[in-house]
Amino acid sequence: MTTVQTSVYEPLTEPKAVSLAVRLGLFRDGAPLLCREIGDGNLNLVFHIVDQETKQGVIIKQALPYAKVVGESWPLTLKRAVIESNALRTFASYVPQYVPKVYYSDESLAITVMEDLSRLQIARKGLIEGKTYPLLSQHIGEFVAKTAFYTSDFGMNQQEKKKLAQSFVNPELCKITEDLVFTDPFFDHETNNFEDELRPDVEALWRDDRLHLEAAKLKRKFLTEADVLLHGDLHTGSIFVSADETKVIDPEFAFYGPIGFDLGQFFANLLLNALSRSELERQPLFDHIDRTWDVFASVFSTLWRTESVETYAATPGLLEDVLWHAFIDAVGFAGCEVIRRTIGLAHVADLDGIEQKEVRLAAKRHALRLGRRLIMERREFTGTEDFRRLFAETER
Ligand SMILES: Nc1ncnc2c1ncn2[C@@H]1O[C@H](COP(=O)(O)OP(=O)(O)O)[C@@H](O)[C@H]1O
Ligand SMILES: CSC[C@H]1O[C@H](OP(=O)(O)O)[C@H](O)[C@@H]1O
Repeated sequence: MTTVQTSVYEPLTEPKAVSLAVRLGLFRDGAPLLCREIGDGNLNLVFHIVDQETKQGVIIKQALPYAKVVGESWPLTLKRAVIESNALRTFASYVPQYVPKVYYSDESLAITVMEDLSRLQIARKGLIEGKTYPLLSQHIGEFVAKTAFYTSDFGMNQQEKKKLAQSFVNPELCKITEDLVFTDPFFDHETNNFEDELRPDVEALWRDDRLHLEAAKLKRKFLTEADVLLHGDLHTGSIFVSADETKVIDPEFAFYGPIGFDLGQFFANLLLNALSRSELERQPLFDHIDRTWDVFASVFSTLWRTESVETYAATPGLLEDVLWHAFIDAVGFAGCEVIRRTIGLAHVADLDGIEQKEVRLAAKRHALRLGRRLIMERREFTGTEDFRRLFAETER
């Protein structure tokens, strides 16, 4: 992987980001450059630099030595920038159509310079506005299938896979997910954040020993199954989209983990959007879940049958077993994500943006019931239509 080390770390400002872009020769001499810091995520700075004449732009993303959402009291490794640029490059070797181009990265400065995707819209924002994006699920299904297969022991040399997995060991970012997704929301932890009115519902989760056992099994999978290279945080805020294009960004949580995790995060964030919509407007979200799974299963199966490097791939029943576990794990992971986005540290605008308090609280109570049953009943799922059934059964 070609990441260079040039300078001593310092957080960029808008003028410094411009100077860096000029120094890197990203723009023609004398170009009138405009720079804005546009980061709206929880962790990093994102500088958008545009040549005002040609309208061509680049993005410089820089990690801060702490989590931006909390502040300097939560130190966080700068190495996540290297993970992010390397993950984007690795994904680009399999699915270049679904990730931004990386132009340059610098480990010391913790920066990734990449393609400006401002022509597209962040999927979460568009979905909140009621847009549907007909190709979103086809593209994400293919993205997950190809990146999962080609980074697995079935799609690449098994010795090379171990080396690749080593280069994506990402303990600090994984710890965030272990805590914020799999642990804190299930206990009375200081990171949790929810409206007082939800306390009885939340305390019921904290007392639920059966739920704790199932959440623990899912967390154990996340901790121990180094199966495929994951994006690691594949929510709808990590996806740029339009009617015909899809680009996955922000893989700083990338690591080798269980195959169902990215699918589960994506399903959950579609469900979180469905929870914010009236009944009549939910169908496109469920259709996206169906199509994501169908495309994933079909592309993954074709690659398995035609390109596998593992002798046992042809063993009758093995592919079906892999797909089945990927699916029920994804259902359980989705349940954890729905719960943590409702009562944990990092919320989503889909639910928090519901203006009427009673409607918002009803949607959040629905989310907690849905999330719990996704976790508890994942093994009874026979297909993606069960998401619709469970969503309806948990409405009241
Ligand atoms: N390649 C890009 N092109 C245009 N805008 C981008 C690009 N990458 C990030 N952004 C903008 O910056 C925001 C935060 O980026 P993100 O990678 O999600 O940061 P964080 O890691 O802090 O969550 C995105 O929501 C988007 O608005
Ligand atoms: C303190 S990190 C919280 C939360 O933020 C990350 O998302 P993003 O980088 O897209 O803003 C990730 O989901 C973490 O769990």
